[in-house]
Amino acid sequence: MPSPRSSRERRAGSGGGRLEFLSLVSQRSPGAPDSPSHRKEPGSAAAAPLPEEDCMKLNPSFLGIALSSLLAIDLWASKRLGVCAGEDSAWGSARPLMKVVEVSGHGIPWLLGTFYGLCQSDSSAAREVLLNLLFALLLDLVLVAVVKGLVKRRRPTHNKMDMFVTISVDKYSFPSGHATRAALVCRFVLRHLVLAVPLRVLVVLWALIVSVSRVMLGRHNMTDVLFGLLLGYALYSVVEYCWLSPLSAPALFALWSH
Ligand SMILES: CC(C)=CCC/C(C)=C/COP(=O)(O)O
Repeated sequence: MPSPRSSRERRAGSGGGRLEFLSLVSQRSPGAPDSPSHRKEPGSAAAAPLPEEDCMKLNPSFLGIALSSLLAIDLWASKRLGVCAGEDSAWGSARPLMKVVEVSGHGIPWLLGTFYGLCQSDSSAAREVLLNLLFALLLDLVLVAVVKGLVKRRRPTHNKMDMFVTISVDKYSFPSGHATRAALVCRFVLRHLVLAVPLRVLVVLWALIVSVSRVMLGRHNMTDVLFGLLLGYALYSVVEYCWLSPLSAPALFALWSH
């Protein structure tokens, strides 16, 4: 009867006459080429882990999928809501009215109107408010131009580029300059003009109508307008933080005192 042999002895005898050595050193250091953890056994279930960057490529992040889905919904919904994008669109007959709304939120009437008011103002309170409104409108123009130039998102394909006075970055649509201005002016006017409640409601309605009209005219996607509203709202806080007063900017106020 054959005597029971140790596994080491059996292994040594299974090589067809060749000896296979199992060094203690390779057993103890897992990085060594002969170590069991380093060797790949054909058909073994324990495969070497993939580098992290390969895993990232194979598994697109949840955020990436959520963003692409949001953009797809945005493009689809904005196209459907662009009911005044052309004369032959579903609400094409309302296009001239929408273009009047567009001019009411344009930068030029607001800049000229504020400048004129500043020249005509006869109280220091009016001068202070109008000078800050002028500063806010200029800051808004610069900020929107910078973001448009950085993001470079094209206007929707169904937009007809027949807008009243544009600058070069206005071929881009993110964010909507009309929406930022509407939110900024709305917050500014509600804070610094003493108005009766119906007029305050009208100011808010005007800002909303200007914003919605951007999508209806086909000028923007919805995300351009939503971001624009947020940006304009936030910009007002910056303006209030940097508020110009006869104390903080005496030279500027000296220019306008008669
Ligand atoms: C030329 C001046 C002083 C302002 C340009 C105003 C303008 C055309 C903004 C674009 O608005 P949207 O981004 O909402 O289309």
